[in-house]
Amino acid sequence: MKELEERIRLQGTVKPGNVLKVDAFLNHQCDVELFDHMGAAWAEHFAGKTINKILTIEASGIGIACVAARHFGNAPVVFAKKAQSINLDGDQYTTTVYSFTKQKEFPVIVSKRYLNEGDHVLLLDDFLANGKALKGLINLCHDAGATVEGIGIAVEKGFQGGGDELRAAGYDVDSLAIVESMDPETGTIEFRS
Ligand SMILES: O=P(O)(O)OC[C@H]1O[C@H](OP(=O)(O)OP(=O)(O)O)[C@H](O)[C@@H]1O
Ligand SMILES: O=c1[nH]c(=O)c2nc[nH]c2[nH]1
Repeated sequence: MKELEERIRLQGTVKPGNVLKVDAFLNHQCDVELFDHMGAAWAEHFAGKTINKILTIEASGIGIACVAARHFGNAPVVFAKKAQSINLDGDQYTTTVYSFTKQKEFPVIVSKRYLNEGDHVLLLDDFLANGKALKGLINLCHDAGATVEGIGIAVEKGFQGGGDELRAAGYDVDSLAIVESMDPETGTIEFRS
C-alpha cells in the first residue's frame, strides 16, 4: 500500500535493535483516516472470504482493528488481553507471548464467551516481526475451534521472518507494507516490491 509506505518514509525512524518507530501515525498517535484506508485494503484482499469476527491483541492492534471492522460489515472486534483482571471472569483460552517491544513474556487471554467453534476469524495487528503475537492468536483460535481465514498486518518487518513462516504454513498474510531492510545508521528503509 503506497500510502502507508510513504508515511513510513516520511515519519518513520529506524532505531537500533530492529525497531521501526512509527508512533506518529500508527501506534501512539493514530491517523484514523489512514486506518480507514488500511481497512479498505484488507477488505479488498479478503473479499470472498467469510469473516464474522476480527481478533487482535492489545494494545496497538485495537484501534486499527476497530476502524477496519467498518469494512467487514461491523464484525465484532475481540482483543486478547495481556494481563489477568478482575474484569475477566469465566472460562478463558490462554497462552503466552513474548512481547517484542516490552521484551518479556505475557499471558494472552480471551474469554470463551467471545471466541467460539464455528467462528471465521480475521487476525489483524499493527506489526509482524518474529510472529510471536500471531502464533499466540492462532493458538487461541485452534483451542476455540475457530477458523483463521486470514491475517492482515500494517507493517511487516520481512527480514525477521515471522511473515514468511506463516505463509509457508499456509496462512493468507496480507501485509500492507513489508520492510525488507532498514539501517539505523543511515535511516534507510527498503520495502519488498
Ligand atoms: O511478530 P512479533 O515479534 O510478535 O511482533 C509483533 C507484535 O509486537 C508488538 O506488540 P508489543 O507487545 O511489542 O507492543 P504493543 O503492546 O504496543 O502492541 C506488535 O503490536 C505486535 O503485536
Ligand atoms: O513500534 C513497533 N516497532 C517495531 O519495530 C515493532 N516490531 C514489533 N512490534 C513493533 N512495534
